[in-house]
Amino acid sequence: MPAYAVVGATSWGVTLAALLERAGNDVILLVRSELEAHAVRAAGGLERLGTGPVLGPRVHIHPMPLTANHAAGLSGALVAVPSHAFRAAVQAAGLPRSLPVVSAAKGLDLETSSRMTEVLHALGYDPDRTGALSGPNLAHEIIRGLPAAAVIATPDLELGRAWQTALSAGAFRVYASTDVLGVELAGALKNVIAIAAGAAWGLGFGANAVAAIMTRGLAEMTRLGLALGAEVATFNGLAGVGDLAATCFSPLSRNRRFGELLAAGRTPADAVDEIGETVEGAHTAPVSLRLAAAAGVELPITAEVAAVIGGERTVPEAMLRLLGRPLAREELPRR
Ligand SMILES: NC(=O)C1=CN([C@@H]2O[C@H](COP(=O)(O)OP(=O)(O)OC[C@H]3O[C@@H](n4cnc5c(N)ncnc54)[C@H](OP(=O)(O)O)[C@@H]3O)[C@@H](O)[C@H]2O)C=CC1
Ligand SMILES: O=C(CO)COP(=O)(O)O
Repeated sequence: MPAYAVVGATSWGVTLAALLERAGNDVILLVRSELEAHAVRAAGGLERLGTGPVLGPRVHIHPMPLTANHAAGLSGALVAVPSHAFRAAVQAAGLPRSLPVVSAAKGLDLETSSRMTEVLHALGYDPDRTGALSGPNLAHEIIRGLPAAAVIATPDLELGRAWQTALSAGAFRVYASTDVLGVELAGALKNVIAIAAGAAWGLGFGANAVAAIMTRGLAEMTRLGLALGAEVATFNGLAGVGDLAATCFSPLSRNRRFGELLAAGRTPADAVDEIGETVEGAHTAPVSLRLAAAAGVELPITAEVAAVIGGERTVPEAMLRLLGRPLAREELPRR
C-alpha cells in the first residue's frame, strides 16, 4: 500500500490525511508534540472541525521528526501548516530531501516574500519534485464528504498524476497542472481579495459590489501572476477564479470573516483573535504589494486591504478610494 506523510494537524492537514486514507493510502500525520498526538488520536481528528472522529486506523499520528523507519516507505508528503509556520514545520518534520513534497498552504513568506515551494527549495528539497495543492477547498465541507475539486501543480506531469491518484477519492476530484508558480500565487492572492469582499459584505453592500471586487481582484491577481511568469489559464481555473468564488462567497471563509470584522470596526489584531484560526490574507497583503512593486504592477484592491490592515485608513475610506479611482478601460490581462 502507498504511504504518505502529512505535516500539521491543522484543519486542512487532518482533512488531507482523511482524504489520503479514504483513497486507500497509509498515512503518517506528523504533529508538534506527544501531547498534540494524544489529543488528535483521542478525537480521531480535530474537535474544531465539529464532525466527530474522521481518521481511521491507517492514519498513524506521530510527533515530529519522521523516523528513518517511517521515511523509508513514503511516496510523498503534504505540508499543511500556515505559511508563517511553514519553514519551521518542514525543518522539524525531517522529511528526506529526495521525497516529493507538496505545499498545501496558501500564503507567502513574510520575511523573504517567497512562495512555499521556494521555501522548500531553500531548505534543499528538489525543485523537480516539489509542488503545490490549491483550489476551492473549504476543509469544513470536504471533511463532511461534500463534493469538491482541487488542482495539484508539479513540474513533472507524471508526478502530478501520482498525486492525483493518491488524493482523489469519493467526492474529491483532483486535476493536474504544471504551473506551480501560478497555482501557488493564485491560492495566496485570492485571500486578500476575499478580505475586501468580506469588508463589502460587512458594510452591507450587495452581490453586485462583491462580484465587482472579485472580477477586478482576479484582474490584479492575474496581472501580478503574468508579470512573475505564471500562466493566465491558471487564474481562470480552480486555484484562481474557483477559489476566489468559494472564499468571497462562503461564510465559512476566515479571510472573508476577517474583512467583515474590519468593516464592523474591529482592529486587525482583535479580528484575528476573534476568529481564532489562520487568516493568511492578513500576512499576504503587504507581501504581495512588495512583489508587485518589484514587478512594476499595480494592485489597487490589495493596496487598500494592506492600508486598512496597517491602520492607515478605515474600511469605508478604503472603499471610497476604490470607487473614486480614475475611470478606465476594462483591461483583462491575457497572454
Ligand atoms: N482550512 C481550510 O479550509 C484550508 C486551509 N488551507 C491552507 O492550509 C494552511 C493551514 O490552514 P488551516 O488548516 O486552516 O490551519 P488552522 O487554522 O486549522 O490551524 C492554524 C493553527 O496552526 C497552528 N500551527 C502552526 N504550526 C503548526 C503545526 N506545525 N502543526 C499544527 N498547527 C500549527 C497555528 O497555531 P500557532 O498559534 O501555534 O502558530 C495556527 O493557530 C493555510 O495556509 C491555509 O490557507 C488550504 C485549503 C483549505
Ligand atoms: O482556502 C480556503 C478555501 O479554499 C480556506 O479559506 P479561508 O482560509 O479564508 O478559510
